Amino acid sequence: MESQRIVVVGAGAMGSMFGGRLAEGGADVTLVDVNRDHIGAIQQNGGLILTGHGGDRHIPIRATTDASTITGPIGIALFQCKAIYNPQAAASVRHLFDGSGAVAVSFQNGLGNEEVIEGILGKGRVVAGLTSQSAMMEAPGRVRHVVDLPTDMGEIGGGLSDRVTRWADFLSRHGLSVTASADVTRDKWRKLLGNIGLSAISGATNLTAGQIVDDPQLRAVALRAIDEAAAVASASGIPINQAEAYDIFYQIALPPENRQMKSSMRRDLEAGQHSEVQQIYESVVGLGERHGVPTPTLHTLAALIRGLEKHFIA
Ligand SMILES: NC(=O)C1=CN([C@@H]2O[C@H](COP(=O)(O)OP(=O)(O)OC[C@H]3O[C@@H](n4cnc5c(N)ncnc54)[C@H](OP(=O)(O)O)[C@@H]3O)[C@@H](O)[C@H]2O)C=CC1
Ligand SMILES: CC(C)(CO)C(=O)C(=O)O
Repeated sequence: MESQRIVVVGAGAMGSMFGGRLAEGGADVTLVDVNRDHIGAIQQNGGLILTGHGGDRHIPIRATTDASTITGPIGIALFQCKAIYNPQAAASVRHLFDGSGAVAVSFQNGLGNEEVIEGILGKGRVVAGLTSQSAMMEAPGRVRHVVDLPTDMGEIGGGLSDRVTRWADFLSRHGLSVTASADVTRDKWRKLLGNIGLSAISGATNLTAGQIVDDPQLRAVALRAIDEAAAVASASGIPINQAEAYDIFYQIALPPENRQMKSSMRRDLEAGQHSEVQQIYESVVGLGERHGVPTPTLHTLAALIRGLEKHFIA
């Protein structure tokens, strides 16, 4: 590993939580985020306030709104902005990749994120990731770690590479438990099924994961959406049977901390922000069309979120 310096690109809820835990674990971390209030509060407070899992604490950490002020070498960039901002975010840190061995990893939800980042940083620069952790912003400079669940990273083409094994080990030794996955595409689909079941229904109804699971009609819609997405995954060469698919959904929805959570898609809408409906739903609808798999429920959920975006975004 040439450099062990970490840059977190997009340091909102998840990026701050990841970066904060790594800084707390002794890693050299810089947060970069365009949100001036949040970064300003971290700078003013001399660090990030992390609450929730692990207890409330103050973590000294470097943070900037201007990625161009970060100089190399860096070892890894964790992409944690919302996926729709990946083009600008990747362009802002591209100078850190020119002529270096740095690697980028996206732990974002949905499909297609690595390809977009790779299109800007260059082929072979990006590894894929996923996380079942959850976090939310409480206030500028203050982030809540809601629940501690697994995080994985792996090569886009599959197999275990040295760089993935070394980074998963490094991150894990510095406070962020990450598993090196030999089949990250399959793992990403598994996480996606959890989002497919919860994100849009919570987004449209303003209900929590627990309320959705407890409501027979909403649970039925969630499971139908998951069935359709699992059929698309299988048609794309990633067989996921119904029992496995439902199991993933319940593993994400049922931990007591997550039962209380609304989806980040709901929080995006309320914040007047574009959601990740393209990465989480429309990408699967598109793949379904390509493989001749009907996805009426996914299509309907995506259309509802698009309608809500029109309502919420000025
Ligand atoms: N929150 C959660 O529990 C989970 C989230 N995820 C995934 O993690 C990712 C991040 O989600 P989350 O942390 O909730 O999102 P947040 O909106 O809390 O944080 C994203 C941050 O990125 C900033 N940003 C936007 N554009 C750029 C840019 N060009 N450069 C740098 N920063 C930028 C945003 O600023 P601004 O606010 O000004 O737009 C915001 O502060 C998403 O892909 C989500 O799907 C995965 C699992 C769980
Ligand atoms: C925690 C979970 C699974 C809820 O949908 C999520 O990934 C999100 O909110 O984006």
